[in-house]
Amino acid sequence: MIDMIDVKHVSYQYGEKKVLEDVSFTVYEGEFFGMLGPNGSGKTTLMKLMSRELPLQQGDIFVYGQPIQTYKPRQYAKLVATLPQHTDISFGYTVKEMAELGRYPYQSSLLPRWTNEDEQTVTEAIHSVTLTHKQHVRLEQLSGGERQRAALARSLAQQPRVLLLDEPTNHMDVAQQFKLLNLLKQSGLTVVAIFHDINIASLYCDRLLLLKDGKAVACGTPRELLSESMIECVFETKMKRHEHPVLPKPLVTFIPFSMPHIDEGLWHVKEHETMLVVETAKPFKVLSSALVGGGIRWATTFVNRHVPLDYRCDDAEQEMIQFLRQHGFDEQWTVGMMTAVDVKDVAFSFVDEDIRLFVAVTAGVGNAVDSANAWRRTDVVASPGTINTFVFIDGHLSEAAFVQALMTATEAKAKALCDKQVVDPQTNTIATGTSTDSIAIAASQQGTCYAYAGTITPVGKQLARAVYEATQTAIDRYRKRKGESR
Ligand SMILES: Nc1ncnc2c1ncn2[C@@H]1O[C@H](COP(=O)(O)OP(=O)(O)OP(=O)(O)O)[C@@H](O)[C@H]1O
Repeated sequence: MIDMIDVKHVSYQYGEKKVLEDVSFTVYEGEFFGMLGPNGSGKTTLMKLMSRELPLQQGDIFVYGQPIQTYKPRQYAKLVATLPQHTDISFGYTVKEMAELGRYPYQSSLLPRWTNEDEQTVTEAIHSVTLTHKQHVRLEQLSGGERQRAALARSLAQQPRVLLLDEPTNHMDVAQQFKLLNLLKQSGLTVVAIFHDINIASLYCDRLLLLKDGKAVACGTPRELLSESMIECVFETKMKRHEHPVLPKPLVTFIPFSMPHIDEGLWHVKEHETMLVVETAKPFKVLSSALVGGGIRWATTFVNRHVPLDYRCDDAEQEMIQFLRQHGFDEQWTVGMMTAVDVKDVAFSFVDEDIRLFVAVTAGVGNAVDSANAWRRTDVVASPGTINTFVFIDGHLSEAAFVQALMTATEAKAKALCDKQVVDPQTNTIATGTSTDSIAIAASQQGTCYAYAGTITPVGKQLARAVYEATQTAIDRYRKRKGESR
């Protein structure tokens, strides 16, 4: 890795006011380097020192190993271009004329000559910021975002090795932001950019510098830096770190307020002829395999809908969403499952001690499966879900606890099937579930924090017992209705 910019022990003050204190870091060639920090932390001042807009007072800055103050102005302009926070809009100029200013370092002061290369570079710069169609429009007739892009065209026309950008996506709509950042990312240039949006910085930057009160708090990759403690310390706001759902990038979500705590009447069960509905007084965080709302979401309505045994649908999810809408449920806040079982045979289990939880299970075991021998089975058509397990916990579950609760509940269900001697009809061995079971673990995310929910933990023990008992009762009811003896 080649050092492009070396900032060494830089301090700066405006009059008596110290705004940068002993800041050191290195930017490598080709890197997309982000600077983050609260308002007034010194980001712009640091950038102005790097661009030579402000003279160095203390410390050194090197570009390609050479102290920046030793470069001649034209020489430096060919190396480093700047896009300031507030573009000094040259009113009266068109977009093209603005971009042409970027060719200034390439013009001989004695004999200025506009070459084909100058023309082509300007055309390409305007094209890359998608302003070709407006190249003859005057800057004052452009929107804020378009002006910002016109200013960037000037910087690109400068053909620098380093681009210094102060909040480059200011005023831009989402699509333009990503277009611009993708362009910069693919340009191969060394980019140093100030960001206010931590998630955009995480998505695009190879490394980040965190500034607070004029000091460099940390420098590293987004994965290294975006820890909850670090961001909370720098920005003094509570936050949660999580993963981007598609890209291997960390994201942060701020938690500016908390939801009101509810003690009584947290969940209400409504038994209808064809569905079981549980409504919660506040949104619960849910991890589920449900047909509607599967994965992780917040929900206030939990529906277990009875469908006939021969139910078949090309798009069961859409059909279920239509069903939910017809019954006045908002699918955005609903976890919806289907079952071929008569929902009147639902079994509940409550725990209301130190730990408050509630389990609802519908169980039919017609298509019971022994998971250890499932590979021997030849059936491929999924019939509607049979054992549907809903677990509601009044407590705050960590993500690990959600997964452990899922494991605990599944183990308890399997044990219930074992003790009830439920047999896989195809393999004649004891079944562990059915071929289309579903489960939802829902937590109020208030009150007691449960870091874990395995069978060694108090919450896991109660949860396992509740699921085991409810599953057994649900199997008994199913068998009774079917007239089975066991
Ligand atoms: N020309 C100036 N004269 C005096 N003080 C200044 C001047 N420019 C900036 N400051 C002060 O220096 C401190 C750092 O400002 P700077 O603009 O570098 O911070 P920043 O991190 O870029 O802030 P922001 O996120 O709000 O853009 C602030 O307290 C600011 O008020």
